[in-house]
Amino acid sequence: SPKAMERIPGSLGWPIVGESFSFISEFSSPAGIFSFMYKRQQKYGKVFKSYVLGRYTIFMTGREASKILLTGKDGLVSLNLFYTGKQVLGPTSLLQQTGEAHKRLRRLIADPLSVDGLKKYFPFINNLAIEVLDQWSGRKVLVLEEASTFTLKVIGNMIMSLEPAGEEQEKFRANFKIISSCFASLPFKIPGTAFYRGIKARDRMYAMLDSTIAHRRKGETFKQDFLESLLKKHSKETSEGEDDDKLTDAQLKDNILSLLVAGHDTTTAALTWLIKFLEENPVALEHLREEHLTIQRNREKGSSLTWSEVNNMPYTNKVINETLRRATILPWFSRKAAQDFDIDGYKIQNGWSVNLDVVSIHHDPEFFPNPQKFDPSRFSDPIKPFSFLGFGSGPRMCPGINLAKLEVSVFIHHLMCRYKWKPLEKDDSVQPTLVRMPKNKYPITVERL
Ligand code: HEM
Repeated sequence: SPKAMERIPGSLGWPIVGESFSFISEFSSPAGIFSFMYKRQQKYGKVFKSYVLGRYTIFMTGREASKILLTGKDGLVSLNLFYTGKQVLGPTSLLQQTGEAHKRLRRLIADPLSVDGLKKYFPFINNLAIEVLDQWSGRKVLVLEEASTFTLKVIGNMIMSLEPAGEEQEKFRANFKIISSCFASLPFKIPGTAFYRGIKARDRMYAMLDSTIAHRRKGETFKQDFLESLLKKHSKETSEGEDDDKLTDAQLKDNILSLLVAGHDTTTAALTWLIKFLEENPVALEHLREEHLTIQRNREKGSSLTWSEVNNMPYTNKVINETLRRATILPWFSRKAAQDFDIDGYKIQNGWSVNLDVVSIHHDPEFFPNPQKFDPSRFSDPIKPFSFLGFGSGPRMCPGINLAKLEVSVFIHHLMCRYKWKPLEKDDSVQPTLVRMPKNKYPITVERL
């Protein structure tokens, strides 16, 4: 309650809406929530309170806060999803688990998402990137839409061997789009609302998964995908039984959906921002192109990108990191205090909503001099722990990091070797969604090199 937060500096804004309007409008401005945070940090310091999006909340920033919140020792904090997210993703989602249950789920998904585990998807990703880019020549392209199609096809194939085209893919895509857009909706589960449509689309997606699981169990189809590896090693058909270390079908579905949701928009946004930043920074673009043309030149004529080449792209890696720093796709990490604790001299109470302001951490001139500049070479030197959080840190660090980097690196390789592009408009606004994306979807015209 506001009373309990009396000793924390900051303003709770207007009755009912609090500071939500300025938060939302600054969120979609080119500077993003940085300006919202910066003004208040100047006035109140690194820890301040606010009332935004229906929540009394504490914002905090800095490496110290990041270490405390993200290491989350002894169950200090848990993830703090919005009501809509909790309802759609289901109670057994990795995103809603804490402590041992969370650790167990992380262990189960670690293997198939490791660099070695991903090797078998490389040919699919490589062919798909070539196929998507084949359509770009001489066209007007909305990069965000193309990136979204590419990343959804990759994750659909990786999780359940979905073919890149056809009726199943269309159903999957349609349902997924409805699910994604319901997270930021109002929490009214009545027919006609985005939230209601999201729940229905989630049910259809689960029915698709049920039918795939049933086919696999009957031995009618055999695939080597993420679903198969969980079914074979870690699943049980009923919720009863002795082996509590195995996942029920409900747990399996909740977690497959969680991976889809957590992995799709983020990778789409990363790819789109990266292409945009490159065009705006010709020095970085030339350096990156040189890395990829050299890889191509050193390869036998007529052969395609190889697995070992994709794992040896040092400058590309720096470009990805710098993109994630400058764009800060997830601008704040939301947590709920699970115990009382102290931060920066303030007492945080069990149950409070606490948000780590990552944008300010990523633009701290002490660790990133001239922070507005897009400069991948800053990642040539070791980065101080907890100052770069593109994929988070600690026990909740992104488990999809290898997949995301693989998708982006393969796509960028083919883009660099074949095309140049020009933006069709100059607009730096950002969509008012949880994952930061260019509002105009970044329209470009493309030409062959
Ligand atoms: C460039 C693309 C990506 C970015 C920038 C990104 C970023 C992040 C960040 C910052 C977190 C931590 C959030 C926090 O601590 O609150 C996170 C968590 C997570 N990410 Fe990613 N991610 C990306 C791609 C993926 C992919 C491809 C997958 C799935 C295959 C994925 C699945 C997840 C999951 C399940 C979590 C929650 C982990 C947990 O709570 O234990 N992400 N991601």
